[in-house]
Amino acid sequence: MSFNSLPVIDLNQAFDADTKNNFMNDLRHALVEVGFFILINFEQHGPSQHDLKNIEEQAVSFFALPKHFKEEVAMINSPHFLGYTDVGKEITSGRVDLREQIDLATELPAPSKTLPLYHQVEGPNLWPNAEVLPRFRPAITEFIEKMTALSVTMRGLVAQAIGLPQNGLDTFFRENQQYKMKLVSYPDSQEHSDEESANFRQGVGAHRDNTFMTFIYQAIEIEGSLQVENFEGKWVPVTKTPNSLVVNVGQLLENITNGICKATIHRVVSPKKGSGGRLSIPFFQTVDTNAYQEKLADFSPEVLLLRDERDQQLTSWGRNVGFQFTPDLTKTPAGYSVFKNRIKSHQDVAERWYPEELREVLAQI
Ligand SMILES: O=C(O)CCC(=O)C(=O)O
Ligand SMILES: [Fe+2]
Repeated sequence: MSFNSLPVIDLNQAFDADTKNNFMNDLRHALVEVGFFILINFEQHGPSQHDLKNIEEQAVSFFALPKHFKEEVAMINSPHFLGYTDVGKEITSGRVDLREQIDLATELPAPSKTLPLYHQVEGPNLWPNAEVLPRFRPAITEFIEKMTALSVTMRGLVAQAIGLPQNGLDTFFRENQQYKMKLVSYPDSQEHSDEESANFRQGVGAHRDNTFMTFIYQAIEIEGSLQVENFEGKWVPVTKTPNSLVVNVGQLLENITNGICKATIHRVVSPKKGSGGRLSIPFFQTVDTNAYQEKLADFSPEVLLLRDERDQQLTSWGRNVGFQFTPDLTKTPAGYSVFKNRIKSHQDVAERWYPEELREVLAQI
């Protein structure tokens, strides 16, 4: 039997000696058997509810701007795949996504051109005009700082939950690496009939994230829109939980843990006609673009057994997902597959900055 709802993980429990054991068991179950969970009581270790309201306000103001202000920061102007993407420009699972978004990140200078090309997945942001949105950059900067802190706390807990020392996953991260985030607006699907909907309303198509973990703040939540595929191929809607973040395992964590943690497939179905649209703010916990894995960590036989028993139960999981470049850190550094997936998703940007690499990617998918 696969899961039919997402587990709720209460972060407070990790810091109380009476509940810590329970917390670790619940987190291990979520990482291995589901690949997704709903995180509550995170505020002392990350953004407060006030910070989240603040970021939501900035997101609403950004999307409400006249088109030309958004086009000034269009991703096509960034060799680092940062900036604004209009509805219909991104491709997932072979089809166009019905969402509008801006990709943002920890502010870093452009990497040297002498480095291997995949280093260009990091670089400076394109900031919207500060005279028009004066509080945007400070709010984003603060949000990234607080989410980074939360994600660092979580990586120590994840390590312990799967039987490693607290610092057991730290070598995959570096001090000044670039964490990523997005503001994403999913317009109401007014122009489509309900009959078309099952096939047509792709907010974002089925995919696995190319991250360590992803933390999603559903600022304007539409029930049933965010869906997770269980291991029998059934779509499970994420249920509303006040003051929560939805957290999922990405392919880098799956790879680093030799498949123990599961990078679960998910998608967003466009919000129903008349629902007013959905606003989501995912934070992507990336790893060091240079991270290699010479040798896998020594996992205990008990944890490896959990993985193997789970894998025996996978039946039609993965049927709905199109081609993605999967990381293999024993062969190529982490940034390599991230770069290729960015090219695949944002082909207009790649055409401008990396035309040769785009041809290679298109030949592989
Ligand atoms: O919009 C969301 O809540 C999730 C989006 C997502 O899965 C992604 O951008 O990777
Ligand atoms: Fe995702």
